[in-house]
Amino acid sequence: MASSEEDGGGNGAVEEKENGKKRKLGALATAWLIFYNVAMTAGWLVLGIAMVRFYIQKGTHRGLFRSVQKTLKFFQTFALLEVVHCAVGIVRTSVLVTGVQVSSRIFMVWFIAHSIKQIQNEESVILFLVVWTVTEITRYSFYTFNLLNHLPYFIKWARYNFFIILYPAGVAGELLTIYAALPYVKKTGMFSLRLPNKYNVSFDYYYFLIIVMFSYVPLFPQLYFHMLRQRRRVLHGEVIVEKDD
Ligand SMILES: CCCCCCCCCCCCC[C@@H](O)CC(=O)SCCNC(=O)CCNC(=O)[C@H](O)C(C)(C)COP(=O)(O)OP(=O)(O)OC[C@H]1O[C@@H](n2cnc3c(N)ncnc32)[C@H](O)[C@@H]1OP(=O)(O)O
Repeated sequence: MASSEEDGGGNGAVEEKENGKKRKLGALATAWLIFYNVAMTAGWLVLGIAMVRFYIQKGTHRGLFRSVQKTLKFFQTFALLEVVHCAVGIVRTSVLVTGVQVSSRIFMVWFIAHSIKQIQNEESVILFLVVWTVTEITRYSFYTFNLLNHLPYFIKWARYNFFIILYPAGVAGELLTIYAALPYVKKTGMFSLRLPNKYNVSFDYYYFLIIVMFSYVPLFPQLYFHMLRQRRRVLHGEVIVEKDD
């Protein structure tokens, strides 16, 4: 079943709602977003298939992160463009909300999972990997079909329902992984700067990680409630007035 809620321009442009009015997205911006979303859907699909194949062949999750890490790093880092999309205004989303979401993922990939090899085989790593993969395949295919004005209802439904379970599950995976990393960070003193040094500053990555874990408490509910508002708007047609950043 396909729903065509937006009247797409026959000239290759797409119209988006802004303050209740329609906003025209240029043909170039539309083409770029379609390319971006197709590439991201494909990337996360490749990652998902690689994970399933790995598990079927090896019968264990040990070594899974190592085997998929290149694809994961590439596509998750590529998601930084989402902040640019919001900043330049081709996507009607908050820079702040997107920035928190993307930076926390980049942080998990590069500064936790990539940097601390000892935790790569933790079950919690597999938990957030699986959750991110299901989320992103759904999310990017939603954006793609939406831009093409042929959005199957089940994709729309999945985009605005899966997160209810997947968001807390992903957060649990991320927090458990950071928690598992703490002893190694403490033992090695990695990414830390002790006094005295020529800059006369000290930084302790161990305590930084504890602060990051606590920062989920105020930040995660904001993302979750943002998604619940989007859900009411998209699935139930409620008009929601969002505050500016
Ligand atoms: C340096 C250390 C930093 C440490 C920070 C620590 C803080 C940590 C707290 C945060 C925890 C996050 C944990 C997280 O990683 C866990 C997970 O992700 S688990 C998996 C479940 N997650 C999800 O389901 C959410 C996934 N993310 C998102 O959906 C988005 O990133 C988000 C920004 C949260 C919300 O997106 P958005 O507001 O854009 O919602 P919509 O999808 O409804 O889109 C709104 C409109 O914009 C259009 N849009 C958006 N993007 C595109 C695109 N790429 N192409 C085309 N169009 C796009 C969309 O169609 C909507 O348009 P319209 O209004 O016209 O319908």
